Amino acid sequence: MASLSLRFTSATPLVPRATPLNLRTRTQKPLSIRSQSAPVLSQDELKKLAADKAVESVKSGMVLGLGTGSTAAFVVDKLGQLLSTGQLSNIIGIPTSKRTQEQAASLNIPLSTLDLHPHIDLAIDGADEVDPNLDLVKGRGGALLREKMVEAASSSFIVVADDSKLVSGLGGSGLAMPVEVVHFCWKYNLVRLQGLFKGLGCEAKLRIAGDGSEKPYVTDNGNYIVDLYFKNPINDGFAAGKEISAMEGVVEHGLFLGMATSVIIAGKTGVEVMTK
Ligand SMILES: O=C(CO)[C@H](O)[C@H](O)COP(=O)(O)O
Repeated sequence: MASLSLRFTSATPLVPRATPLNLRTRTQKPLSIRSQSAPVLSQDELKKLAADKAVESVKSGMVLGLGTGSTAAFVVDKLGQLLSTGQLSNIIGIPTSKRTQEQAASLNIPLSTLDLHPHIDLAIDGADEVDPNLDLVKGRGGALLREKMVEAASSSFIVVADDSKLVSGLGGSGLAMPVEVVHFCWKYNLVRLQGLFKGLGCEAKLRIAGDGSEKPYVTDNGNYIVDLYFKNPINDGFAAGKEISAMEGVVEHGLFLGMATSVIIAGKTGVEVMTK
């Protein structure tokens, strides 16, 4: 687990006792996996552990925000499984992307929209970066706009991630902080975004589709994404977010500030629940 000064809380065991990975609550000390000769878990197994723990908060009858990405996909899988075995009923999912919509539909999860269900009980989603204040960078999966709309409409928002996502300051992972922009004169905005964060050694790049072509990546909303790469972390996320949003042609940015209710992190030493 990264050596950040975080506050962890957890009231209940996080996974069944038989699970080889030892669990940590606020008062329990984790045992070393090595000393138990337990297998080292893969990143996907860690994501699944975090996802399964988050789904414990889901109750029948809830309206749920369904996140996007590889970790959120484990959440959707688990929901589908619980529905199919009758352990959950009457949930309604509000998907944050076409991908998630397709996955949820394939698992027979009833779906709706924010228009029809403007009040969501609980959203569960992954993140690209999590800082000690539970502020996030999201959107490397390209779904930041719908994610932000759905998660802002949720009474609770649980983030699920493996411990590679922990950072001491947002932008500090050296990976992309996405900004969704209209495609009209995207270069103009790319240059302006890079200029805005010149002091942080920011490099801005248009996201490419990644399908072998050099075509731009197009979001579910028909927009482009400018990815910002920082040499130094962002000091004041709120100020940064405000300045980005003030730019004409910017649709949304990947800073999710003050939105997460809790973050479930799975790492080599256990699963931890971070709350403010
Ligand atoms: O914001 C997102 C998609 O827009 C994802 O939640 C984020 O990129 C994390 O993805 P993963 O769980 O695959 O690491």
